[in-house]
Amino acid sequence: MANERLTEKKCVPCEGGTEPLQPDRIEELLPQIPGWQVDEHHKQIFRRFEFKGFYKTMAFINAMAWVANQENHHPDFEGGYNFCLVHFSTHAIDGLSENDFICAAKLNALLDE
Ligand SMILES: C[C@H](O)[C@H](O)[C@H]1CNC2=NC(N)=NC(=O)C2=N1
Repeated sequence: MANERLTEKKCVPCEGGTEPLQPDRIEELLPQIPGWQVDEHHKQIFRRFEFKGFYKTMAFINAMAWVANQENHHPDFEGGYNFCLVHFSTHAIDGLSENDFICAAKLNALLDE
């Protein structure tokens, strides 16, 4: 679907039984989430965000927690003084679902880029 917009979608609960996204679908969605990369096994997407100092980093992490709570889909992340490295994967299917891309798009939308 060429005109679908990830930022306008909502995550849907994923309980297993659904197929992980295949490489062609992943390539189709990636242009909507600039800055994100997919790991070599197509099991997770990740992006390193950088900020000007600890307060801005923590503001992002708190906003990310708000998005995750809204969507009931949660990132793994590590953070420090001026960075946050975020990973999304769908644990229930040990791979990527559209939920991962929706959350990534909503994190990108938090930033002035
Ligand atoms: C019922 C609910 O959708 C699941 O427990 C959610 C919660 N958050 C989740 N987050 C992530 N990243 N992967 C999951 O499979 C997942 N499962």
